[in-house]
Amino acid sequence: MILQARNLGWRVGRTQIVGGVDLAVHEGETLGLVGPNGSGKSTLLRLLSGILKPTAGEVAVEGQQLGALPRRLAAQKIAYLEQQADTGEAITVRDAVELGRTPWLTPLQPWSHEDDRIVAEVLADADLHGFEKRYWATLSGGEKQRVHLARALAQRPRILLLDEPTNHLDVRHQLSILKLVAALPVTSIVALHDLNQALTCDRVGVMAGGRLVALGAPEEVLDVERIAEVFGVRASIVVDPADGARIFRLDHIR
Ligand SMILES: Nc1ncnc2c1ncn2[C@@H]1O[C@H](COP(=O)(O)OP(=O)(O)OP(=O)(O)O)[C@@H](O)[C@H]1O
Repeated sequence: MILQARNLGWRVGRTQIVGGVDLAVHEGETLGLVGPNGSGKSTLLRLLSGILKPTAGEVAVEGQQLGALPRRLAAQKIAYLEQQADTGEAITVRDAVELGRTPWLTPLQPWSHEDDRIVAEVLADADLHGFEKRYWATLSGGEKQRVHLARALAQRPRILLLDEPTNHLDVRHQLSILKLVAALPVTSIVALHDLNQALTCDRVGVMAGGRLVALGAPEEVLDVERIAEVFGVRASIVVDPADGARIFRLDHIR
């Protein structure tokens, strides 16, 4: 297991925000995390990233306790893309993406051609060609989102934690980014609101009330009864006759 959470929890005062999460993530898989607003997806990702210290349980990365890893080493292993990350700094797109290389640089191993190559590659992956010299503050929401993704990819992590990476993106970029993440030789956990996007993941975890209430193959976990129970909506499954793909149609429960 590349990432493992045992009885993971986080509380503020007496309020339990996330509790009792047991999760074993397989190397190379793309795990989708779905759940209603406030169900604890972001908090769980923050706990798995090490940004938030658990108040119960533990996280292990490649068998090592995350809390005991030096920050630099943790940042070489895990990249975390926050939901509404922003920066007030007057930096360019290229500066922002280059920051992703920070965990790998030392006085003995300064910036090299290899770092230039990686930055060029991730700028292309995130479809940011021609944006390198633009200032962050001048970008649209979707362009900023793609810069954040490029920065996370430049980190060349073993594990990529993405909090709603598609929420500002147009349809083409939503599709290309999810496809890119699935094709990368990296383990990814992706919080998503679109249940049809979740269907394309290797496995899906469902959060409700701070608990991981289901985990497994998308078609097993996202069944009509669970969607009604967790999201309070009626789902019907439509099959595309062209290729047999399943698509959710969602409506209010009357
Ligand atoms: N520092 C905090 N103090 C108090 N409550 C908090 C704190 N951080 C998070 N919460 C609460 O914990 C719950 C879970 O929040 P979280 O952001 O993890 O949910 P989420 O599933 O990511 O939601 P969304 O889909 O809206 O992004 C929410 O009700 C939120 O208000």
